[in-house]
Amino acid sequence: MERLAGNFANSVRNTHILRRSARHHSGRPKSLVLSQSAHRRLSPARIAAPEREEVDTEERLEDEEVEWDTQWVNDETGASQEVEWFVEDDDKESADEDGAASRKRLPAEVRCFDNAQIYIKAGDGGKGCVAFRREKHVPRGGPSGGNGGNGGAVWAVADEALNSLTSFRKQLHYRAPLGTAGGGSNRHGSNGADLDIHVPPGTIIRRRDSPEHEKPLAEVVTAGTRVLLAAGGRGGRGNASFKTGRNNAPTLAEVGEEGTELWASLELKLVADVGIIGIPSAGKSTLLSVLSNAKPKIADYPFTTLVPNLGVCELDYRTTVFADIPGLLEGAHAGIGLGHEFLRHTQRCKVLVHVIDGTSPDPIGDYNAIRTELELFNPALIEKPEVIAYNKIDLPDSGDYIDEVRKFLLGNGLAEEDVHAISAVTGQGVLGVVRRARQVLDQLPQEAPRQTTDALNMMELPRRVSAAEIDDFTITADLANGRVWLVEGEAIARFAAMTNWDYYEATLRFQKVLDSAGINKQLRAKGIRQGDTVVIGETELQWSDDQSEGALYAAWREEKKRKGTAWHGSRSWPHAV
Ligand SMILES: Nc1nc2c(ncn2[C@@H]2O[C@H](COP(=O)(O)OP(=O)(O)OP(=O)(O)O)[C@@H](O)[C@H]2O)c(=O)[nH]1
Ligand SMILES: [Mg+2]
Repeated sequence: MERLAGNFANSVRNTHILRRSARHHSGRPKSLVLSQSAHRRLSPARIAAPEREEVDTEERLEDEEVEWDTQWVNDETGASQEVEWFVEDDDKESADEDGAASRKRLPAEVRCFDNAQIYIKAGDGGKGCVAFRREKHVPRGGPSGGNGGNGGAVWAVADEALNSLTSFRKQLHYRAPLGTAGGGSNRHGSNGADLDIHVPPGTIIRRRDSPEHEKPLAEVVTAGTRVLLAAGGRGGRGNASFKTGRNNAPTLAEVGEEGTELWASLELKLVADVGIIGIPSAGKSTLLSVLSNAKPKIADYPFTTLVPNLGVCELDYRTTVFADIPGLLEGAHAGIGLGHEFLRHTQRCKVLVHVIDGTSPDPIGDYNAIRTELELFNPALIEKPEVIAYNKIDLPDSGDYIDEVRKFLLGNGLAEEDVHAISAVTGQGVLGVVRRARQVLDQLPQEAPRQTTDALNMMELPRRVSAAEIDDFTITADLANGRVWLVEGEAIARFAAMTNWDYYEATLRFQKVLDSAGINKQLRAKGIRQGDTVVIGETELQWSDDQSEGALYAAWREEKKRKGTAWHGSRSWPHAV
């Protein structure tokens, strides 16, 4: 019978790296049983971090197209350090999911208000411990190494106190604490506390770079909802857990499982009852400022508002949330004039207040243009009830078209009570708009905020794969690239990841499992040869035809020596008495 003498390289995260190390193997003398090359951890920062380049020279400062940002990154040694990055707009564009050209010159506030990218890392599990009870008058006290604690998980919590994603501009990295290592005298490590990330209701959280069809991780709509983003790693078992009738002095322990790690993109869809829409400078922000407590920026140039403002209006002991959507231009549905950004916000509003600029030379044209943009973006938008605010009637030239506009609107299916002439500046007629909007809202069927995506929304930690599923695996060969065999299976991959190769017994146990799960048998049947590379999950091993336990031990020892890892024990430790 052959045995996969194994080795220990780990962290093969993609085939590119796999191929590199595979080439390395093939050049090495066959007499070595264990691979030496890839026992190298990839630093997490290198795995899936957005493609950002490091800042080098000052000349970058002069470049206007460069956005500056500060981030915490892990360097090679694992220590955190603060570095500055710049994001070239081109990079950003290609990395962005919708990548619309319109985003290119977005002011920074817009980008970060309803979109954010964050790094999430759940805590790793703590290591299990190998220890033996040593006490006076207690000979052969037995194994007493405790288990490592579980790593903390990362959750998203919908918090109604928030209404934007701006806080994610200040903090990008979210790490839950690790579980601590187990100790002697059967002391278990402590669990890492869970980390809650507070997001405003209406936030959708996806894996960054997730394919189109993949479900978002979470969509929180109601305040208080708590959804799992990343599960913490299980703590490794200590040697006390491996005690059996046959082996009452086991010298092995597991390492903790790694906590899930990901880059996530957050998207906020505003949850406003009423959206205020209209062409630029129609007076939308002015209207919001008089009907609510909001203090939006108001000025007599188009695109004063770049970020949708929310305002809460209290009338007759009822609160209504109004959103002042930035001005829409012709072509907004195609992303022109930041159109996509703004139209997205209108989707969740139940009622629209359409502000018409009474001083415009063509108010009907303006009105129709906006309606067309709404329809082209999403036909459901023009089905939403609309209240018209014909604005700026305090100005003399606003009267020119007022009757014509009214006639047109009434002919267009709007009711008399839906059309209001107002002056946002003096406040004339504004109350009528608010009352009507509230009335329309009340007439609508009451519905709880609904999810717009089929998000996973895991409310509990996932079920662990049980060890019994270890024989559920598939083997594929990639012989063109230096004879590599891929063994895929959740349970076996996890088992490999948690094996602490520093202990000889752990290596031996791993070999036994490969045998009993039938993996060795299948590999042989498929024609594996001496020196081939076998990849299980993120662990890389090298196949040896030499089946003896002696060869395995020699190989393990060779690897320890080369790596200079701590000598935790030997085949005959603790000494048999
Ligand atoms: N006289 C008069 N001026 C008004 C009225 N409403 C708004 N304005 C003026 O119109 C200009 C534009 O107003 P905003 O409220 O900033 O317009 P907006 O629709 O929010 O514009 P954007 O945010 O650029 O899309 C400002 O100078 C306001 O003072 C009104 O009822 N009467
Ligand atoms: Mg405005």
